[in-house]
Amino acid sequence: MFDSNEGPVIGVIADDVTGASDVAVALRRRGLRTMLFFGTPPEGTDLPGHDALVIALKTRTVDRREAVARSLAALAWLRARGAGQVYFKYCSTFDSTAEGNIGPVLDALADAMDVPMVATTPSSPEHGRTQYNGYLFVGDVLLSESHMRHHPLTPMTDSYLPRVLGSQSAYRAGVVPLAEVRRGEIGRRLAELRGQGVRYALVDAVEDDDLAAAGRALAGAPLVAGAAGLAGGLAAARPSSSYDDAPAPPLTGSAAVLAGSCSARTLEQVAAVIEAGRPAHRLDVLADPDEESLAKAALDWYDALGPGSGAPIVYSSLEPAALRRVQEALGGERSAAILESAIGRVARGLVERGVTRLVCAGGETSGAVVGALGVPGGVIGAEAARGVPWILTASGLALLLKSGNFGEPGLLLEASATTPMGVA
Ligand SMILES: Nc1ncnc2c1ncn2[C@@H]1O[C@H](COP(=O)(O)OP(=O)(O)O)[C@@H](O)[C@H]1O
Ligand SMILES: O=C(O)[C@@H](O)C(=O)COP(=O)(O)O
Repeated sequence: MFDSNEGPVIGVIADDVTGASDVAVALRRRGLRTMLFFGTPPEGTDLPGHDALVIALKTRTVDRREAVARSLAALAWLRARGAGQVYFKYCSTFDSTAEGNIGPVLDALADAMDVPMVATTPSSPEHGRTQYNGYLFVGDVLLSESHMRHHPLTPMTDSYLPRVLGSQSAYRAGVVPLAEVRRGEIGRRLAELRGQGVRYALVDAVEDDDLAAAGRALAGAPLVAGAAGLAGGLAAARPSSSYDDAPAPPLTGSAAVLAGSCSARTLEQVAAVIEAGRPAHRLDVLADPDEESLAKAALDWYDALGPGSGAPIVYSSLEPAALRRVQEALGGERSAAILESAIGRVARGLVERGVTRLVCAGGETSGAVVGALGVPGGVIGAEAARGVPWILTASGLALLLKSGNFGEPGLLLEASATTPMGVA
């Protein structure tokens, strides 16, 4: 059982569903009773005892006005339910389109809450993301030199975060340098930046201890933003509590893998599934740029599989050169929209055919899947990989919504095996 956990209820607005899973499990790991919803829940939704409410949106790549409107609706719902601290969760690789949406959403949330200064950092050392002097590193390299420069929807080509955020926002962004974080001077620096007319303070953090220091300094802040790392720092600053082992996914019923991420890690994970001899079907949007017929062909292929063939994979993941060819022929947004819609239809068809365990790779892809399935949310289960918990829905589905970049190369294979990882 959970012990009581003192502190304001944390209301999280996440800009995609894999990010929401990641932040939800970061809070749960530190003992917060955490509820996860896909989309802003309707009025009258039952809320048992909780310390954190996480709303997963799909606003990372939509039109900026749409992202703002949906985020403000989530904010209103959370505040009406007593959220004393609001956390805007964006990606640890600061995934943004040219116009946002991190800046526009933060501007709108801070304006609506009348907050003059917001501290934020994408740093999440547990995922290999660190911020130093305002620059974001992915592992050993700058963001702009990482695989993120090839992302299909949010290619990241600038690693200096005050410039990236400043270009998306009506307000200025500054840095809290690592030395000041480590000297316990975050509060002083925030006041100084505020005096200089800066609204967003990007806090350097290279280790979990830096995020813990930031969490302590920001415990009373009404609005904070970042990736799972800083959310974990905020949770760690609360009185400690404990909880039961997270529930594991049921092993009965059949499993399937759906992959739409084109990240380097997902490509390895997809290859591992195919090399293991699992049935594999690629959604080839260049050959058939129509969501309905792509989905129908995939489901016909599934229906023809013999019994005992192992959990199949349906994927569209491509390496950068092949992806570029698709995008040049069809356009980046159009090809992504067709594939997201197709994979959502495939997910629905698979569930209609009795699949109860779905392993999805990619944030936008997972958003399309939960949207097509119409699942309202779920319980945070055991972690199959760091930041990748099973989500158990009231309708009996077990969903693994994996950020494109997360997990070991064997994750998709093992999570869809008869005895999935993350169970013990
Ligand atoms: N073959 C492809 N051609 C064009 N776009 C693709 C292809 N495969 C996947 N995509 C799109 O790329 C995007 C990948 O984003 P996402 O699912 O969020 O993955 P990640 O978690 O790696 O960011 C999705 O919108 C997906 O539909
Ligand atoms: O912060 C992160 O890296 C993840 O939580 C995240 O946001 C995942 O997004 P995708 O990589 O687009 O799945």
